[in-house]
Amino acid sequence: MEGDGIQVERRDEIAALNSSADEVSHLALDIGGTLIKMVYFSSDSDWPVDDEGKRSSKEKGSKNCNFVNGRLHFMKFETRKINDCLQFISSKQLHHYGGWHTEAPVDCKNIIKATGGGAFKFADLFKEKLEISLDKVEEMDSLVAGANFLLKAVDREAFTYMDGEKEYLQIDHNDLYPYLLVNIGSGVSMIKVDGDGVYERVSGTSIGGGTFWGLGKLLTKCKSFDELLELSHQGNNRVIDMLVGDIYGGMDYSKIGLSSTAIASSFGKAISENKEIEDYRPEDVARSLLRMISNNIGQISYLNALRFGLKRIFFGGFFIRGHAYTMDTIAVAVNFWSKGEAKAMFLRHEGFLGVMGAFMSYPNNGLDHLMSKQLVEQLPKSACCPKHEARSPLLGDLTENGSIECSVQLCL
Ligand SMILES: Nc1ncnc2c1ncn2[C@@H]1O[C@H](COP(=O)(O)OP(=O)(O)O)[C@@H](O)[C@H]1O
Ligand SMILES: CC(C)(COP(=O)(O)O)[C@@H](O)C(=O)NCCC(=O)O
Repeated sequence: MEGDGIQVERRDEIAALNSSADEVSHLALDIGGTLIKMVYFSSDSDWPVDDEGKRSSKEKGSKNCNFVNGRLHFMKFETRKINDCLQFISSKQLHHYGGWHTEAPVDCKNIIKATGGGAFKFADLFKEKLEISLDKVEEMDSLVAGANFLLKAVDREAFTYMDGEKEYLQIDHNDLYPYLLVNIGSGVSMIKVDGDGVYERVSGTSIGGGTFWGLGKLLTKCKSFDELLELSHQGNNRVIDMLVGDIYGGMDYSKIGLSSTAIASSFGKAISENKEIEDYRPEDVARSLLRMISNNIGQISYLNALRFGLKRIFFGGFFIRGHAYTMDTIAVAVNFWSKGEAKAMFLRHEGFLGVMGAFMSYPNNGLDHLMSKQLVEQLPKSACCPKHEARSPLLGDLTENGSIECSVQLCL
């Protein structure tokens, strides 16, 4: 049978699932250069099936649809450890639960929406190991769909960051476009977004998150990205960066608006000192590197915003990881270069934009609306919240694995 929402078909697995506490659907993947992002929905409790093994309605909505409460799960894995991801999917039997389609023939099961370059690169691996077919969703389409959805559906998804303070923003749905979306993954894509599905990738740079992690690993011998980020937290970039004051005898270069503490040349001090890499503290190296890359991205983003007259720049991608210093550097760069005209904004679900887009591409009509309603209803509707306010579970930044409550509409 068919309805307005996600369509459900009688299937052996569905009957089998009846015995398990959580029922899972809509597994989607974003397989990037560094990280694999995963989203899936699980209903809160078992969903009764009728005598024929079909799911029956707990609470019938119009057109034979069910409103199912549950959780949206967010996970990430390192792409170089893709077997961990395959293992997770297999152990949780997630691969049986892509979208549920009435008309999907039996041999079309195990079709999972996937975006990112890895949807091409690893298609054979998924087929071979789990008999999963990856239904590819274009990467930029996914990023834009995910960003638009989150900005509209999740209250206070976006926030500014300045001087150590977060300020959540209430986005006016009628005044969202145009904006510049800067996705800082392994590399960086800059996308001018003019509407739902209306966008142009206007620029990009290969100096992105992969550069920070790759160079940082070589220079500091860090074993994990989190370790590198933690090191940068404790470091002092002035030990290695050449500042305007180092060149101008401690003075500002006020004529061109540069203070003595502004970085004149990233890593520039290293040339004038008789030191090897071992003579620098890894903390300071990590800090300089993070500052150099964040500054550069902030500046290129601003230039592209200027190119198209865009005032708002949303930054996504897992490079940011909700890290205060990264956000501060990007925000200061945008503010500095635009003379306060453009604003850098960050997203709570920063790294999950692409996978959310892939998730949203499962054919349905009810999911978007219902999720929006659920997510928005659980958050206070103030236009702007006090700084440093206490967080509800839903307000936590989703930079790590986690889940959020929502409901989806499934139709029989
Ligand atoms: N746990 C982690 N392991 C590796 N890199 C991480 C991690 N967390 C954040 N990062 C950063 O995020 C970047 C990947 O961001 P992401 O948006 O997932 O891009 P991609 O789709 O290219 O994998 C990495 O290059 C690195 O800078
Ligand atoms: C090729 C990519 C779209 C892949 O996305 P990613 O896995 O980095 O998230 C991205 O790395 C990128 O936009 N690189 C910058 C290439 C350039 O414009 O120079």
